[in-house]
Amino acid sequence: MEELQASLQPRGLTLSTFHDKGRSLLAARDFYPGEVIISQEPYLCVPNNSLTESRCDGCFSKSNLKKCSACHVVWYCGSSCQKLEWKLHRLECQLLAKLDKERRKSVTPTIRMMVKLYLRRKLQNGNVIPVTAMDNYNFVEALVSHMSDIDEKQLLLYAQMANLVNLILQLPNNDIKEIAENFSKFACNAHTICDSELRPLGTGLYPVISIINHSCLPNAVLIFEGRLAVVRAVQHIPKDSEVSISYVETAASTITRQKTLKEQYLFTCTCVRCNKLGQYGDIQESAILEGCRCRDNGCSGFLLRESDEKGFVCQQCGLIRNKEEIRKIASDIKALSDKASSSGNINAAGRMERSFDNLQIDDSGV
Ligand SMILES: C[S@@+](CC[C@H](N)C(=O)[O-])C[C@H]1O[C@@H](n2cnc3c(N)ncnc32)[C@H](O)[C@@H]1O
Repeated sequence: MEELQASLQPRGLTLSTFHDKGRSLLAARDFYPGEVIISQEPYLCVPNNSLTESRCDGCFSKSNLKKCSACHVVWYCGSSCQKLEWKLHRLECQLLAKLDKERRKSVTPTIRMMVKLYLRRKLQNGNVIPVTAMDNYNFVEALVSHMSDIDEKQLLLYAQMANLVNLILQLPNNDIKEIAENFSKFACNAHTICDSELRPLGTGLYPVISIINHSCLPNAVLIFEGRLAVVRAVQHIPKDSEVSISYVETAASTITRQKTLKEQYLFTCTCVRCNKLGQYGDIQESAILEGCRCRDNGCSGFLLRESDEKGFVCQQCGLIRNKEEIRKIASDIKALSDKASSSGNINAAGRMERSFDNLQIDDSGV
């Protein structure tokens, strides 16, 4: 980690550890809105290919694709992307080519990520791919896995996936437990690589970017320029303060954000927004973001999802509506709004507005 500290210093950054969050990235100087704080190429990445959609392994483009003629799994848009990936794919290709057709179908993007992780480690150990302060397997080893917090069902799934990876890699000393733990690391550290319109293209592991902790009121944002992950300040970050990004959709209610963070990242957020849970301002904000209007007997309150998800409760009169009821109203509204958007008739639009009103509920967030 000393090597990483040394390479972060000229960028105006430093590492620290907090008892409640683990490793954290701190600003060692002031950063200003729009400024790049840190950027990193992926340690590894794969496109989110499926049976119905394929992308180039190098640039994630969907055009001019040709399948690798040896392994029949990986696609490239041209020779420059193929060359870029060749050192790693040469090894991967030999392994994938040995699989029968049925087995190849089970090589999902997540399985490929893990296979590539071990192959990259092998190539870095053999100095075929250079090891640098920002690009080395030690950072993967240092990632949090939360192995002791995940449930049995998830552990079993990771063990099954680890078995498949082991079968593909054919390495005699590979440890199923270690591979399963690495799947758990992927779950709370890997990033979805998106295009400029936030459409998901692939998944990447950026072990230095992964040091950045979450806040529901973040001072920085993670964006992608191709495969390059770039963290930019969205507000003034004074020297010595922690750099934070949001792991989840910030335009969601506190209950929804906390649920997602707990399920995927296994922690309870205690940021300034989450600390206001249940307070008047938090209820108002959640109502705007996800609430449905109650309007029962003229009530002007908002229905919000209960934390146990049994139903929706009006924050003013206490009325409970079950999920199915809300879902039905939401689908009626969607049908009406689809009809409205295809109608150019002002009278019909007026009738539709009254129908919306009769449904007495706002469908946002259902
Ligand atoms: C991508 S890692 C961030 C770096 C991590 N702190 C470390 O030591 O490697 C995500 C994990 O960090 C911790 N974490 C991130 N943000 C947190 C927060 N706001 N509060 C508590 N724990 C947090 C959780 O354990 C989470 O699963």
